[in-house]
Amino acid sequence: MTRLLDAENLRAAYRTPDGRQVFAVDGVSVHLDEGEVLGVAGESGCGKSTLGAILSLTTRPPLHVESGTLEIDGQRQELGARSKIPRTWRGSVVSLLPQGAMSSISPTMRVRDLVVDVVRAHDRSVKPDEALDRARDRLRSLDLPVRVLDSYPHQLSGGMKQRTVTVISTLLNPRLLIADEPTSALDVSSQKALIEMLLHMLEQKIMGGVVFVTHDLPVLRTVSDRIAIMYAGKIVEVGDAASITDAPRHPYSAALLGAVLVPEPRFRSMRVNGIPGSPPSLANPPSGCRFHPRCGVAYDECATTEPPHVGGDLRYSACFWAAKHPGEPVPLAAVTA
Ligand SMILES: Nc1ncnc2c1ncn2[C@@H]1O[C@H](COP(=O)(O)OP(=O)(O)OP(=O)(O)O)[C@@H](O)[C@H]1O
Repeated sequence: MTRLLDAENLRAAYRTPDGRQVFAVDGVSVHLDEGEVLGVAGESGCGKSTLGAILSLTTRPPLHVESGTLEIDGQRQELGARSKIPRTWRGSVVSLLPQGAMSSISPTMRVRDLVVDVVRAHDRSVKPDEALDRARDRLRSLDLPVRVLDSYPHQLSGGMKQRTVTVISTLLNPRLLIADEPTSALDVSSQKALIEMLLHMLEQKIMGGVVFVTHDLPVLRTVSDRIAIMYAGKIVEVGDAASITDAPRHPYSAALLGAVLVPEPRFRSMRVNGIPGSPPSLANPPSGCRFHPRCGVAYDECATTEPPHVGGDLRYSACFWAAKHPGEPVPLAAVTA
């Protein structure tokens, strides 16, 4: 497998009007191989969209990236206040497929105007007709109707709007696509159509890899090769989709999956009605492991010490319990605290 993305130690904070810093992504590393979809899951407010903004180089105040590195195809960029990211990276190396297609297309522009704007924003030498030819070819290759180019956004269905935004976000063949809740506003058949289209685009090598952010675990299980589970600004577990959903090695992953998914064989005998307690405020997160106040198998050290990463870059659990129980999935006691 060829490595596409190594993002290391990402840290970003929202600066609040009263001068505080809320670290919504705190020491997060993300790795992706060529051709992979990495799903990012977690409860609302855990920092998923913030991570997507950092990876797609679309952060803006009050969010500030404090530190981290982004390496794509071996090209490395330091992130932070003094970083100088080449303009060509946005859109052509990394691209964002934003949340809610409705809001990302201006109602007064036709789709064709947007296509021309997006392509020429990255390369002024491309003539409008060339940009439109490129869009027509892409639409045809994905079996989408070319007439969408002449439409206004309100004339398209929600599903077609989101597929169109996806085509526009990837016209420059980005190496990495960050898809932030792309299916959340869609009905089930439009979700399926969008996911099939994304996977087809990946096969066609229109993009090199996808980071797919959503709170929707059933969708994530369908689309992802690997899944990262986020909690309170940190990734607590990463692994291939089947091992995360069938044999989680972090108590939070198990609780989240048990609460949301149709129970897997291990969980079939029980139904977890939500996770006890509520996520912490990121303005003042708990010490040690941030999940320890809600965890059913926490040790004393979990309250005081940052948990170790047990495993390698592509499959690990940040957990003292996992360190003491090599290879074991977490017990049901962990999710019934
Ligand atoms: N403008 C802001 N000022 C201060 N804190 C913020 C701001 N925007 C977001 N946050 C904080 O950052 C945290 C992460 O937000 P983010 O939107 O990345 O979470 P998320 O997991 O994507 O949630 P959701 O699924 O609801 O979109 C939130 O807990 C919130 O407290």
